[in-house]
Amino acid sequence: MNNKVSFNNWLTDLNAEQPFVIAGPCSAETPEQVLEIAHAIKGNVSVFRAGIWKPRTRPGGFEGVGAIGLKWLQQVKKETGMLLAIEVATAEHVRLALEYDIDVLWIGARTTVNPFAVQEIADALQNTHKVVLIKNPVNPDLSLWIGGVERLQNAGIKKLGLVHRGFSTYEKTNYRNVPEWQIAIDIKEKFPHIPLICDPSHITGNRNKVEEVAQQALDLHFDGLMIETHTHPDEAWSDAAQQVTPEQLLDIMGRLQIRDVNQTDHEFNIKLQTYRERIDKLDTSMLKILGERMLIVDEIGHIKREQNALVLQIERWREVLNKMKTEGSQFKLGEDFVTSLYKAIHQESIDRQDKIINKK
Ligand SMILES: C=C(O[C@@H]1C=C(C(=O)O)C=C[C@H]1O)C(=O)O
Repeated sequence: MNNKVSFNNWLTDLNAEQPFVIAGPCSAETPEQVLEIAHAIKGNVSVFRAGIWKPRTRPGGFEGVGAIGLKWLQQVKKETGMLLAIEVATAEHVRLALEYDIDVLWIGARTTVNPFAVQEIADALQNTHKVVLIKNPVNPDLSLWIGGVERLQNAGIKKLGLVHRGFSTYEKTNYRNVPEWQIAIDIKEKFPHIPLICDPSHITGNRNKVEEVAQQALDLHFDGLMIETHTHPDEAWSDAAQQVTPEQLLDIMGRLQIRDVNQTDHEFNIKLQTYRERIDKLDTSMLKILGERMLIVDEIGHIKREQNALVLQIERWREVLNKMKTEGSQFKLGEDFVTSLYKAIHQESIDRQDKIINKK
């Protein structure tokens, strides 16, 4: 770790070490467990997290220890001086969190999807001086995430943060929740002064991949990380596969690189500019070619209209995609990338042809 970047907003006042890390178990399980983990990470981590109430996909699983865990967390603060972070999902959770002087309250992904629930929490938090973090909604919906922030802002909450924990998909992927980094970049652009924290534990669902995703987040100028940590991860009562041990956490933190935001090296800047000029030229050519392709698509649209032929030609579409995936590999372009690029192109083609065919 090197190169300090300046912290955003309330993070400046925390005087935290870099990278700013919130760590602790997925769930508080017993008083001994939280204290053991807290003592193992204190001094390296600014904020201790532990789930008290756990929203689970299906009933019957461990749903958190409940309010009793808040007493254990108070003990953690007393013994280690660490700030405390928990998830809140209802007004009652908020009331208890404030009563027990929890410092950081986060709204989980399953709550952010529901504007009623976010509003209820925002109302319960009115004008609080506590830090409130809002995780992205489970589905990749930027507006829902923005809406959540706005509800909290309207409730007079000043110390806001965003947590990117990835998005669920129906398709099986290498991630538990796909990062869709572009959405995180979009929200960062929308709220440049609100600290953005990455949760690589929920993105990966796999402790062996946490470091890679954490580094990727820092390379995208995230302000901090939330990493689930447990002294006996395999025995954890929830999310066992994604929790790291305190030793692993420290190793990861020691290896993470914080890179410079602004480079002042003259030679670097000249080189960068030269490369970017080349990219600009290629971007222009790419758009020109795409525009030409769309004009041909339009021509096909006109002859389909005359013949009353279907817009979607599934065989042809399959053929195009497969051919491009193969050709893409010759240019070292990954299948996933070529597929999403061609899906976007095909979508535009069929939209245009549909307009042409249905024009009155
Ligand atoms: C252009 C056509 O219409 C649609 C668009 C395609 C494309 O963009 O390549 C392919 C198949 C069709 O679903 C076509 O039929 O060839």
